[in-house]
Amino acid sequence: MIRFDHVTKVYDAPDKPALNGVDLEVDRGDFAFLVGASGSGKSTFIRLVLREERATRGSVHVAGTNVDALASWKVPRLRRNIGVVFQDFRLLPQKTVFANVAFAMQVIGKSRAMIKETVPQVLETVGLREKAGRLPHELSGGEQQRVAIARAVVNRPAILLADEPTGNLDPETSRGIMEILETINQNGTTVVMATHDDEIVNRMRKRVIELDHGKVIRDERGGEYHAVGDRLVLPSAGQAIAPFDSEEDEL
Ligand SMILES: Nc1ncnc2c1ncn2[C@@H]1O[C@H](COP(=O)(O)OP(=O)(O)OP(=O)(O)O)[C@@H](O)[C@H]1O
Repeated sequence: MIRFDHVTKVYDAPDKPALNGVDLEVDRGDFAFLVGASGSGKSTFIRLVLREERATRGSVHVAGTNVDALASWKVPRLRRNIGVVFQDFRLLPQKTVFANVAFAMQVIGKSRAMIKETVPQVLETVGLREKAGRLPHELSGGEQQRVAIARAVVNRPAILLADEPTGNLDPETSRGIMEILETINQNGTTVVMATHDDEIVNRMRKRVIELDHGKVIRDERGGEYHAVGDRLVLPSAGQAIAPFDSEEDEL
């Protein structure tokens, strides 16, 4: 479903590629965690799958298509097959829960009848059917993330990419999000989730792909992840959270 052949991605420092000779295959129906320290290349992997960036060397295949060679006008079609969820939810603040999810169907030209039928179903899947009329600011963080997941899967993509989806959520809320992602996976969607959250990785026991300075240093089924003490977590909001045992670390 996703294949990286010797993929290297250089942004602007040729001596420090964001990804460095990555060979990787994620099969249809897989659930894979992408783990590693901040800056190890997780988001770059996701951006290459989405063709937000292009590989400097090597090739990225998604659902049998070489995305690096894809004409620009075909990129939207590629992205229709890929749902994406981010740490910061990215909902449209003036639109209701229903409208946020419906929007993803409107932009690809689905009929009003289809939208009316499908949106309540997908909101049911994420446990938010009763809150369809709320605005994002009237929801908790976990509920907002569930709306984002509903929006990401409403068009039944083959792949769901999640970049730190639990990064802004407490452990219990995160567990609820993981249950939803697991259900989506069990229904046939390939899920790739970038995360720093070792508690989640260790509880789920899925495939674990660990990146270090752009290289795959581990790829294990039913794997674990142990964040090392000096790892710094950099949320998208920009502030750094030092691990408890390394208060003296600096950014
Ligand atoms: N647009 C960019 N321009 C230049 N360098 C970049 C860009 N995006 C990422 N990088 C660099 O590429 C490397 C990998 O970054 P990436 O965002 O993929 O890591 P990450 O594992 O997702 O990190 P985090 O967990 O902090 O999100 C880092 O050294 C980063 O500074």
